[in-house]
Amino acid sequence: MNESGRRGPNTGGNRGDGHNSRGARGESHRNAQGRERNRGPQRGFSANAPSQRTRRADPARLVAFEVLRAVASEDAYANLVLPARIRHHHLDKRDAGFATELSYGALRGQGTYDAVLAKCVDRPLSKLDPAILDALRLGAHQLLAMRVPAHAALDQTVGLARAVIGAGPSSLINAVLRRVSARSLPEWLDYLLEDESDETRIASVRHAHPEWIVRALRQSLVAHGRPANEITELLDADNAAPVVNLVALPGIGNLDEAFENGATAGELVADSALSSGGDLGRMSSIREGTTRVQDVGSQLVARAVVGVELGSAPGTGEKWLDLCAGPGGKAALLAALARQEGATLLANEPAEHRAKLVRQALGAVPGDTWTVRVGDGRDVGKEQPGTFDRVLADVPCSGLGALRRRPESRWRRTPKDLADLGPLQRELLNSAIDAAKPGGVVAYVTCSPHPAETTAVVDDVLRKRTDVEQIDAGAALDAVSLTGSLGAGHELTAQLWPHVHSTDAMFLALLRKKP
Ligand SMILES: C[S@@+](CC[C@H](N)C(=O)[O-])C[C@H]1O[C@@H](n2cnc3c(N)ncnc32)[C@H](O)[C@@H]1O
Repeated sequence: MNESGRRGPNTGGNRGDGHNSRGARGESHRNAQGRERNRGPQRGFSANAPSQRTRRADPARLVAFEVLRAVASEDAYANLVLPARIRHHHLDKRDAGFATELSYGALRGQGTYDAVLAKCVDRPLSKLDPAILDALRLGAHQLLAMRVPAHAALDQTVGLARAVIGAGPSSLINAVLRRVSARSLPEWLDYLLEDESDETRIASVRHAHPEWIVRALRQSLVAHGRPANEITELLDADNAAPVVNLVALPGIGNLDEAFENGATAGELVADSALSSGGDLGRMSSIREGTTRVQDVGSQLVARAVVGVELGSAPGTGEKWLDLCAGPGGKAALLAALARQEGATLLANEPAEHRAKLVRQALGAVPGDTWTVRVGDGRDVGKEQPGTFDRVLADVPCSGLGALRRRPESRWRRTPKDLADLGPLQRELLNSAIDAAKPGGVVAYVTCSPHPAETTAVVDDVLRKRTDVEQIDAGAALDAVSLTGSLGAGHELTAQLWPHVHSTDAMFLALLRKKP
């Protein structure tokens, strides 16, 4: 019998009897979305003591745990570790979906879950073994945000802890997660915030973002002409799993295979599609690189640089430069467009391992169209002044506009990152302008909306130079979009938003070098 006096769903079943999430015949208990089927009352628990319950780790939960451990102890990126762990443990599609939802959700929601856990643990969370804390976060996400029955979340998390951390902590984990399960997430939030009046703190706990990022994003909305009260929608958009966007390289690939596999046509930009999910590697067009995964915001800004009218005579063989090219997403699209336009592309990247990724990304485009330079972008302006018709400076930035894609990054970033990157961003923009031909166009791009890395950089550089003028980036984006009215422009710059455009929050400024 469980705590509520009903027969616990695990008695006599596979849960809690030492087996993992697969049944006796090895069948998964997850549905097609990778969610665990509800096999009993939501708040029922196993009657067994922790020591008598599941001893083996469910492979999907083990993968999620390994991802959280690698992120916390090795500074790893979840989006790189997760696929490797899924392959290592041979997870099927359903278990892979469950492991993805569990690891990404626990990482994104960490701030909220830690606030809940702090009320359920009798010591500061910083005093817990980090592995125990990660197991608790996984348990909290299952209990509060996934449709996993409470008994399964509890048994399986305790089983995971027994298998990978040791028998000792299982009682603690069991007791803490029982306390967590006493309230739903809305009830926890009401309880945690009942005496709180500070709006930033409330948004931080409710939407699982550090307070400084809530403030930074609110400031960013206002700086780009949007109302501050959109912050809630923006934070929510950061917490939603983004749809995977595809691009067929113009003149090289097509989307036929993607559509055959359930993708739907993109509505904002040509040659794009929204993937239906699943293993994209099964498509030959993806394996060959003629169709690529790329955020629609990135597609739009790359096309906007190409769309600017320069008045060059047709067939004059324009020279294009991608100053910060790694890992090569925009370079691949630019190179395909360059080939169509009779132009050539120099893709620059200082990090050798990232330059290799650029070469791979460019692999589907004939090699007479592009060259990769491995070096500091700050030197290109000095070494090749006045050379390029179109220059993209997609500079290193805080990534505050792509938080939805990198579940751990919001907890890793600090305000210092903004300050540290500022000088490099200014030097790269100056180098880009130096490298541009008179009459040429320079695009300054970030995947951050923060004014310190967007408008402040452009304004500072423009203030000190007399050889460039700003042109209307919002109009340039509209001109290459399928809708013709993205509404991204504000005072000559343009800012895309996850909650408005379903893209990363890409910033674009366009500068024309005076003839
Ligand atoms: C935002 S990413 C570029 C993304 C790329 N354009 C794409 O679409 O895939 C910034 C890149 O700038 C590179 N970078 C860092 N320092 C640089 C420098 N001094 N000069 C040029 N690139 C630099 C980083 O290694 C990183 O690959």
